[in-house]
Amino acid sequence: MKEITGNIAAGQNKKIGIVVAQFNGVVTDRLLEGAIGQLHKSGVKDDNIVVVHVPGAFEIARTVNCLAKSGKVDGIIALGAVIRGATAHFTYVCEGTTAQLAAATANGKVPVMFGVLMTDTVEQATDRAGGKAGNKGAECATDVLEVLNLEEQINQI
Ligand SMILES: Nc1c(NC[C@H](O)[C@H](O)[C@H](O)CO)[nH]c(=O)[nH]c1=O
Ligand SMILES: CC(=O)[C@@H](O)COP(=O)(O)O
Repeated sequence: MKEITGNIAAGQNKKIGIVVAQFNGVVTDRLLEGAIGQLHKSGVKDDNIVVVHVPGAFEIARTVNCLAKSGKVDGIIALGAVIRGATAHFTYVCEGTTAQLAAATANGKVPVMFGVLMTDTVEQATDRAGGKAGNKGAECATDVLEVLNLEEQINQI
């Protein structure tokens, strides 16, 4: 029986794209810092990281698809912070963004990590952007390297 688990430490030569929403930038800046810092810790060279800033979460998927089709990156991290307001807009931004990114990672050329926070309060978001609940950006950094390595192993079966 062959069992495959991705090796995060094998990220030295990987090219990673990060698409980050500017909306709620106080939170998304922290997510970005976490992602970049973890990529560096995992051996990804700074020259092999490209960061694309988009207006809001709803714009992330289109840019992810554009970056994936470019062939310039091996994997992508999508970062954002959608925080509930007074109207139904939250629901539709979350639903649309989630559906589009799920399709992008399932059907696209490269794996896409879902680092878009969707919270009821600012506190919940800050807790997950370097606070007491960790940093979703850093989590996505290790996740993308793990997925890339396991897919390499699959291709060598
Ligand atoms: N309310 C939030 C938004 N709203 C903006 C949308 O994402 C989009 O940019 C706009 O509707 C134009 O298409 N975006 C977030 O990232 N976070 C929010 O809390
Ligand atoms: C997630 C949103 O779009 C939301 O922050 C917008 O706030 P509101 O629903 O009060 O317009």
